Amino acid sequence: MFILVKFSELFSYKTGRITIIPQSGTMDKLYIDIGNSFIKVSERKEYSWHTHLHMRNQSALAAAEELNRIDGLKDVVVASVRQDVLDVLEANLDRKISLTKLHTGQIPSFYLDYDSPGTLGIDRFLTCLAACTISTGNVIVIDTGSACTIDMMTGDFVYRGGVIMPGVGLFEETMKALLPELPSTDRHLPDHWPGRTTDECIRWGVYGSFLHSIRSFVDKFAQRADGNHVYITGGGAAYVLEHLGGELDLIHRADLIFEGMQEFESGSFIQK
Ligand SMILES: Nc1ncnc2c1ncn2[C@@H]1O[C@H](COP(=O)(O)OP(=O)(O)OP(=O)(O)O)[C@@H](O)[C@H]1O
Ligand SMILES: CC(C)(CO)[C@@H](O)C(=O)NCCC(=O)O
Ligand SMILES: [K+]
Repeated sequence: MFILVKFSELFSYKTGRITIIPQSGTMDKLYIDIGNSFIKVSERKEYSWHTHLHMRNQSALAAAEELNRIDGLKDVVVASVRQDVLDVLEANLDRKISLTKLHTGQIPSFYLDYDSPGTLGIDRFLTCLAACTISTGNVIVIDTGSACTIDMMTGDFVYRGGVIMPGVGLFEETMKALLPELPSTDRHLPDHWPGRTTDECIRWGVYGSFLHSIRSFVDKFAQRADGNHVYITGGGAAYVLEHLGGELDLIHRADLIFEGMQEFESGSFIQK
């Protein structure tokens, strides 16, 4: 029997970490998603995923130390889009914890309809793989975090590529940095067109651009193939759902990356 440790999920967006309150439970295997800005550590429960840690990438050393403190932790599976952060984690993780790294080099080339497979982000393949495993037919996956990717996988588990664009936060930050005289606004779209105040025009330009881009890329995929299931995941999913949920039939899965990691690890898509 391993000592079981569970943590609560009181995530602070400011510090980028959750308050950890150990409870009782068992935890011998954990899955880690290293995104562009955050490290997320989750555990597979019977029918769901439980997030144990959510920390900024700058805290990779602290994340490793946190993991080292977990009694009975044997296996860690990681998918990363940040080699530098993965290096810090790996260098500081106890040797007794086995680390399995998922990377695009492990994907048989049949499943990659992508002309630069050597530089494909593993997160894009994994979220598509998870969606494709859940649905029958083609899937489109919107993964919106620091970056926003919109990708397609056809029902035969072949990844077809898509779009890499800035996440909504990057749209905001670029405006602030390069057009500093403009005021900041809230994230809602005006209820009429066109904008007739500075505030409305900015809201159309910043948030309208972000949301309309997503909408039009999904439509562009739909022109290529129909009957697609459209999934949404990532830290900014709630915002997109709130604004596009009425127009697009979006399936929200917060843990798509982790579901994809587990599916990838099992390798069962390869036989399908
Ligand atoms: N409470 C929130 N308020 C505002 N924005 C949020 C909130 N939660 C998440 N976000 C948005 O999500 C982003 C973080 O996304 P995510 O949790 O997917 O991490 P990430 O490491 O940036 O992921 P990715 O690698 O997919 O870009 C933030 O940069 C922000 O744009
Ligand atoms: C696009 C991001 C940043 C999204 O997290 C990541 O998947 C990545 O670093 N990709 C590498 C470029 C590519 O996917 O072709
Ligand atoms: K993303």
